[in-house]
Amino acid sequence: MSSFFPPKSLELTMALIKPHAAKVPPIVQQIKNEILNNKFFIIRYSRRLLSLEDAQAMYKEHEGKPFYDRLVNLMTSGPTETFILARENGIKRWREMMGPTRTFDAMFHAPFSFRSLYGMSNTKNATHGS
Ligand SMILES: Nc1ncnc2c1ncn2[C@@H]1O[C@H](COP(=O)(O)OP(=O)(O)OP(=O)(O)O)[C@@H](O)[C@H]1O
Repeated sequence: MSSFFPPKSLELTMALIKPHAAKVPPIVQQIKNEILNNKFFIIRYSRRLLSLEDAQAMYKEHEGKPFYDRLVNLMTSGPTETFILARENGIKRWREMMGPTRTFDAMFHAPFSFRSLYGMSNTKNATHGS
């Protein structure tokens, strides 16, 4: 009977597929499958193009770093797939599913993570979480 009710301490997290991965339908489908396989509730979903202001606000903490302009350009280069997800320990689980920030670290330390499988560089690392 208890399985009909959601767990008590759901955490919300924003999960985003970055434009270079969002333009490849099999990657999007695979990530959506993993979201469901990992028992996340999808609270909101949208496919949308971020404005320059959205991207700058999202990565404000990195302003001035060498990769900042490249990152903002990437994030505004095409539509993103954005999910608001809920799950017990959802923030930690989504970060585990993404893998380490740097694609080559991800390949080495978390070979089945999204960033290992779909990352193309340290900036084009497939997914974001917050
Ligand atoms: N050394 C780097 N070189 C190039 N791009 C980088 C580098 N470090 C971070 N980035 C880019 O900036 C984003 C934000 O970096 P942050 O350190 O906040 O990592 P994160 O929390 O794992 O990533 P995100 O905020 O996208 O979920 C990374 O996802 C990546 O696209």
